[in-house]
Amino acid sequence: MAPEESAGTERLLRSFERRFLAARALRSFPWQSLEEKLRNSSDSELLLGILQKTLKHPLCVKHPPAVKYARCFLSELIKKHEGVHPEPLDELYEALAEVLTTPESTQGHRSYLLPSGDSVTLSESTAIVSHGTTGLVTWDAALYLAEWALESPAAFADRTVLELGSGAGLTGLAICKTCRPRAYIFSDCHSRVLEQLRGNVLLNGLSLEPDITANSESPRVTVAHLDWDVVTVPQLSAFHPDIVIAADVLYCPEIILSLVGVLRRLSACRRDQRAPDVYVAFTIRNPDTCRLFTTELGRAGIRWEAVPPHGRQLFPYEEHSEMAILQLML
Ligand SMILES: C[S@@+](CC[C@H](N)C(=O)[O-])C[C@H]1O[C@@H](n2cnc3c(N)ncnc32)[C@H](O)[C@@H]1O
Repeated sequence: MAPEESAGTERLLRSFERRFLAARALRSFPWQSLEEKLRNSSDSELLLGILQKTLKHPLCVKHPPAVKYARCFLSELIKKHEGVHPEPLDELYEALAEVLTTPESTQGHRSYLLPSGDSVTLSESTAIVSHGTTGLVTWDAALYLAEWALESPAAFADRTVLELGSGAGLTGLAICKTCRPRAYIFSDCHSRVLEQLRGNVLLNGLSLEPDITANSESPRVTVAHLDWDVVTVPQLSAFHPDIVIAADVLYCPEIILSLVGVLRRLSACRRDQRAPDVYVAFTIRNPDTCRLFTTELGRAGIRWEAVPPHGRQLFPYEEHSEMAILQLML
């Protein structure tokens, strides 16, 4: 195979791997490039390679995605193969048979590969809204914020991080695994979200405080019940946060008012005269919602500036969705 062609195949395999492990929508996969490559080859090496990078990937074998997702993916792969080659490929049908005998569940895993070679795996709900909360799945702004954090480890190294509205926990787990914080406090207000969050912390090999067997190299990790509407200044101060982060917490006017309320109280949590640094990441779905946030920040006397977009997309989120991070000066 010519070097250029081989690099193209490598890129295609990587793209399938990253998207499948993160259980991204099937329409986002590079199916057209796959079809072109299948048309130009007579053997099954490429499809077997894709099988190895997806369903037979060690991360997927250990922590599989939702059964329905795996079934739809395999059906699509079989369709693409049979659109070009008349002979069925046994390995694809064997994999499908295995998936068809697995019972369905309302939870599935998503895994993300980190540049360090490590990975983050989350157990998540299969529905984007369930039990009355949006916090049981990972939102794209969490991935965007994690990417920025991985490029800015000094902002977290040896510091205490408080995350508001942690949801499934992706951002914090990526930070704990790569940026060496001293302590990391995941927080949320919803009991199901907190239960899933604790499970995801343990799934990733981190210990929850208090655990006397905890590895002293790892950050001290806590999962806290923290409701922005009721938490007080003394309760916030007790976390001793050096840095506060949040992703995708600006999706409706009520939540914006609650968030600005907690930020206002956080500005009273000073250590050595210094309030914590704050970074809020969000997807720009509706410019009016973003305007409401900056207007409310102005009313609370909180200055802000946009963080410049970071260089490299590491995670497979929607490339066309517009995302931003604001740094707030409390
Ligand atoms: C859209 S989810 C984002 C989850 C995660 N940060 C992400 O980006 O994947 C919003 C999160 O904010 C939490 N939340 C909403 N209102 C809250 C409040 N008043 N106090 C604390 N958490 C809240 C929800 O429970 C949910 O987990």
